[in-house]
Amino acid sequence: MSDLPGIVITGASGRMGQMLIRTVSDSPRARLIGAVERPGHAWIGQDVGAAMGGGDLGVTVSDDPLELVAGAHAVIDFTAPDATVDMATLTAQARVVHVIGTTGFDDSHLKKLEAAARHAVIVRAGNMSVGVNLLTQLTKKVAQALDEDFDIEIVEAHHNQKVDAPSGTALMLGEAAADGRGVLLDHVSDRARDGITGKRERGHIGFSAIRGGDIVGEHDVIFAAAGERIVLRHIATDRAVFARGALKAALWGQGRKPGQYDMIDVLGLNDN
Ligand SMILES: NC(=O)c1ccc[n+]([C@@H]2O[C@H](COP(=O)([O-])OP(=O)(O)OC[C@H]3O[C@@H](n4cnc5c(N)ncnc54)[C@H](O)[C@@H]3O)[C@@H](O)[C@H]2O)c1
Ligand SMILES: O=C(O)C1=N[C@H](C(=O)O)CCC1
Repeated sequence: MSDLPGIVITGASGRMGQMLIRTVSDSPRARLIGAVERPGHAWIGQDVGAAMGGGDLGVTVSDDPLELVAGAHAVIDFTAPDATVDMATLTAQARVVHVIGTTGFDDSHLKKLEAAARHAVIVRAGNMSVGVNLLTQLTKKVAQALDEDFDIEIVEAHHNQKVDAPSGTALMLGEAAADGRGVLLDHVSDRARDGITGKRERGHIGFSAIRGGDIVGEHDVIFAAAGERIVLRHIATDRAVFARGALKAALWGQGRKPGQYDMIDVLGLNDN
């Protein structure tokens, strides 16, 4: 039996789940020990590699995470908010690192994750790519440097299967911009515009979402003033960037104190 950290992937058949199965099973630094899907899913009972259309990986897809989690070093979870909160109860009981890429949480979900993080290491980020996490730091710096003569607008584009808006990444970028300005995002966020909206409010941060085709994930942070405009942009063309970040987080989390961490911690990008 190898000493490499054992990783369970939940949401195994999903767009990110399949990318994570490939990333972990190809990695020389970790081993895939479990694959979880929701009860009733067609993949339950099949080898996950075969279900993905390739060779067997020696891991059977299960709808019963309890035993798998107990034997794991980390769970990587890109599923849905309710499923992630349920999983957090198990990872907290088992004291297992829980890497959360899921987006679309409401306040009650976030409170439950906070409670779970008293016992488990949780690494959660709306975007696990190096590029976006660097972009959040740049966004904060630019927002710090400019005054409210510059209107901040965040535009995001994703594939037509995405169920939440604004994207987790857009919210991270919004938080970074608000932080740079020394305000709370909740106090200045404009999430929707339709009809006679009135003029744009000075100091607000606006969000717009595009959904279409197979767009992996694109984000612009626009600082628009009279006569000039700065645009900070990230374009993801391959979900592998998210999966590589998630595996890095799972390995980084080993042996850490329980608590909530993000990819800024994992990547060492903290500037204060
Ligand atoms: N943080 C990041 O870097 C990042 C990157 C990409 C996607 N995401 C987020 O990850 C999530 C998943 O995205 P996706 O495109 O892979 O979606 P998807 O719909 O393709 O996959 C989600 C999978 O979760 C499974 N699932 C649902 N409930 C479950 C349960 N109780 N137990 C086990 N599995 C369950 C579904 O059956 C599905 O296979 C979304 O919230 C998305 O926004 C985050
Ligand atoms: O495909 C998705 O869904 C993505 N979700 C994350 C988000 O909400 O920002 C990251 C990009 C892809």
